[in-house]
Amino acid sequence: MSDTAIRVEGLTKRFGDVKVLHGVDLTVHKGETLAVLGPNGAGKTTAVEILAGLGPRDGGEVSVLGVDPAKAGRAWRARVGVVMQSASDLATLTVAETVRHFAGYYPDPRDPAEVIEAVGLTEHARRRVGKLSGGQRRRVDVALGIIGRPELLFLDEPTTGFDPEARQRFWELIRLLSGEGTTILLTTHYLGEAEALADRVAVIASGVVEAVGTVGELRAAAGDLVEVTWRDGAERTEEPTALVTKLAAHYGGEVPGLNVRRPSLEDVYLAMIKEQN
Ligand SMILES: Nc1ncnc2c1ncn2[C@@H]1O[C@H](COP(=O)(O)OP(=O)(O)OP(=O)(O)O)[C@@H](O)[C@H]1O
Repeated sequence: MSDTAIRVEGLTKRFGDVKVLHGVDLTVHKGETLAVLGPNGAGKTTAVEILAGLGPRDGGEVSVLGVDPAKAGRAWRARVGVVMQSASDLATLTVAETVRHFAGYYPDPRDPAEVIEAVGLTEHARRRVGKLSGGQRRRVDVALGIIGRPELLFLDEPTTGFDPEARQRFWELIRLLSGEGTTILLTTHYLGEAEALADRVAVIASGVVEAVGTVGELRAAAGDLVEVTWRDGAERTEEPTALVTKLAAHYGGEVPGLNVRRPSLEDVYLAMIKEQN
């Protein structure tokens, strides 16, 4: 069996005269969590919709779990979970009714009560979805995305509107699903989320994949200069230990106000996007 969950080659998409995807190439391995980053309007949602079989493409080759999503049928859909940006609209049903209703669509669903617990909605299970807060409704979306026990899960900005505790809880859930072998592709604007969850990160800008790799690889590609600051100066260097040793000798011991910082994914990402503009 192939160890590739998603293979995309030369994917293009336009809306009217506007070309949104210019030839996206991407491979997602089975069992990995890939985070897709990119500025507003970069084409992330458009790409995810195409991969999830929710929208047509104009060109390129796309294979998702060995199937072209544009031609996929019910059996394929049952293997794929999708959480897009639009919140659930079954507003008149309760949380428990909604999750049970969706469970009925799948051949081997998870237990609805367990899923409701996993997204932290047990105490709201009997409330109508329409009466929930934005972040709580988003958790219903996540519940519906995982109820069918998907092999592959697409999450488009899943934690937008989550409070910090809900986000931490969601991360635990994603780690759990990943531990069970689920392949996960998520888009996010929270770089900490990508750092916390993703095996690899892909950056989409201007309709192409600008960079893809582990956080360490992206950092190395950006030069991996460590920022050393101290009371009397600041320097970026590839050899922070040598610099700190020199400073310690200079000050005869403790270096006043010493701070040594490796670039975060956010630093690397912002530098990459700046180069683009
Ligand atoms: N149905 C549509 N009709 C016309 N243009 C569209 C449509 N859907 C998306 N677009 C345009 O395609 C471009 C890419 O949008 P997309 O939603 O894929 O970006 P994104 O990277 O997900 O952005 P964000 O981070 O803001 O969610 C945008 O310029 C958007 O205006």
